[in-house]
Amino acid sequence: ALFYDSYSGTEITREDVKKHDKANTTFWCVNEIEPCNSTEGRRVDGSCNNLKHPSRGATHTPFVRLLPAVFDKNFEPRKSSSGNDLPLARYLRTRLISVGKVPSTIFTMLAVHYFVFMSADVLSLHDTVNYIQWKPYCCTEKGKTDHMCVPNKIPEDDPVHRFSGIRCLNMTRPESFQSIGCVKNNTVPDRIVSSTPLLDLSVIYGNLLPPLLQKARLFTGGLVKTEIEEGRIWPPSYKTQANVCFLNQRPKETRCHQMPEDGSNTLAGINLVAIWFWRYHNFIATELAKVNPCWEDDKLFETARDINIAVSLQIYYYELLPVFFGFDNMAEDGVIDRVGGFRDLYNETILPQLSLEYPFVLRWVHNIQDGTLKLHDEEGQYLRQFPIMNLTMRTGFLAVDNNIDYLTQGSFRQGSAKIDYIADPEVTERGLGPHQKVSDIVTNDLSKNRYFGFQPYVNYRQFCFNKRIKSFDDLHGIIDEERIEVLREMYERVEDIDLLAGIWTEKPMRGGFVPPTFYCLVIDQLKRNMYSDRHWYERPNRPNAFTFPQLAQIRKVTIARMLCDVGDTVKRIQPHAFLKAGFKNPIGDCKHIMSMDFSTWKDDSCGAGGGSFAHLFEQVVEKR
Ligand code: HEM
Repeated sequence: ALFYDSYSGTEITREDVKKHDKANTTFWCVNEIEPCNSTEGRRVDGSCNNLKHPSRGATHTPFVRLLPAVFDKNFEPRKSSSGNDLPLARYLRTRLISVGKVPSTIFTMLAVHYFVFMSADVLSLHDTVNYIQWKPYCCTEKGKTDHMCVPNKIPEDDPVHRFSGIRCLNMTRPESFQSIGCVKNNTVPDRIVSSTPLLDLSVIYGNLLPPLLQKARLFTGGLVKTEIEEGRIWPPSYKTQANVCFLNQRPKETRCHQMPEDGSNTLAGINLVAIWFWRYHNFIATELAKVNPCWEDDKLFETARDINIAVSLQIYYYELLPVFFGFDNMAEDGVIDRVGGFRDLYNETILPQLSLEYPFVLRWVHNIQDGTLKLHDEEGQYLRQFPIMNLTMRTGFLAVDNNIDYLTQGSFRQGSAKIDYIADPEVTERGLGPHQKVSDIVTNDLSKNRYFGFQPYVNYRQFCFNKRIKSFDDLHGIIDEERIEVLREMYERVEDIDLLAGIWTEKPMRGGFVPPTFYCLVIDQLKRNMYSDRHWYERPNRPNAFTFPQLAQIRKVTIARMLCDVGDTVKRIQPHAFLKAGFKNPIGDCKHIMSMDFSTWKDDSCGAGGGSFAHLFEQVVEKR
């Protein structure tokens, strides 16, 4: 293997690695990579995606910034243009985002679950675990001397905590190459995360090869390991008490997924979608084995993984995002293709990286997260509801009392929270549920805005729309009058407005439902993915590329089809399941929803005959 410096991407010697070993920084600061082979498919660790820069695309590699960072002295958050401190994050949150429960009549909770699942693909938990588990003391005396501690003050007249007396919300700085010790501390902090920056179903397959081999692969029929309990198919579970499912209510709730990454044991939404994609892998491998009885385990596994990743991207780009962004907007901006043929936009000079702004602005979706999950039965009858925050790190809940059936049914029947200027009280007051006494995720979002050193909102407006905003009056048409009033009251000058505060208050874009600056910064990354990912599924000339008829099959898959294939008790569903059912989107039998035809993967060298492994998965599905 060759060694690369994870920050610079340059090759380093064994001697350099030994220095990192001594400083205990090898895990974060060094990428160990087998030499690249240009005909090889996508590696699970993201390496060799760019053949000239083999470590780019791997874990622990740097983000790009769309605009350079701005900080005050010592990389503390910037001040206002007059030199005063910016308003407190919690104060801004309470003034700009109201609290309440208003359901959407358009989008379902399934859409929100899919959003968070796709976010988890490229992020990692350590910035949150940092303050929940390792540094829960930032609001105490001890926190005052810990450089990583940056708790959020709660003002005396806070609408909620004037009554509780709580004056502080625990929080830590984002980890960076500097804080971890890969780069000198006197340089601009560069964020470090442990996911690959590529959209490659990391929640399912992980970010490194050894956990995939040990925890996921069955080494038979291209399948991933599963367990059957009460007729349901689950990812494998920890046999001893795992340290992730803290909130399992024992002794009744015991299940905790043993998958290559722990992301699947975290938020309820991520967990549900992860279970579906885990099963979907086996669904695909089984169908492939039926048409290609001569294929070996490796070939079945890699092809099923490639199809599974392609399906996840097809649903993200062509189904989820268009309902929020507008299909025409995305097509005009070249993010999706109206015709649906091959697309080859690969450019090896654009490295597989995430913009720092992309996952940051995705936090805007917190504002449409409903605080409760509604449970429905197969006939669509509402049964009960449950606070979603109480399900974080509680995989065991899904496996008892038919909860996974009812949550699945609820996901495409319950509306998300409405896109407005109102966030759910569960999100703003107890976002971490029992894991932390008080937490306001939306305040943290604004506070993190400053610790990432993002330039002011008006500079991003200029970046996106090439128009300079010079005064609060220039915000007319972009933000409603009443919100301009509040911004004027909160910020001394228009150029002080934080990026996220601007996004929170913008009016929705034409032809879509989201703030225009949110759209712009997400779109930038969606394009970057297509330009920089050599294994992008729409490319005709990547290693093991889909043929035209195969790509056409991938394009048929929808989230509704996937739930019909692997969702518990789903026999009827609306075709556009990210949207609420109604007159134009009626709930109907699964048999009316298009499915993939796997015969396009038929390998003529196999001859005819039934698959040798197909029965492994099918027997169980039939039982359900
Ligand atoms: C039950 C619902 C949810 C909970 C409890 C939750 C909780 C959290 C927490 C605690 C953080 C870290 C805040 C910090 O930086 O201190 C976070 C970050 C984030 N959340 Fe959520 N979230 C939820 C739903 C969602 C949804 C639906 C999305 C959809 C896009 C989402 C996307 C993100 C993103 C992109 C980040 C930034 C993570 C990073 O940069 O490391 N979350 N969330």
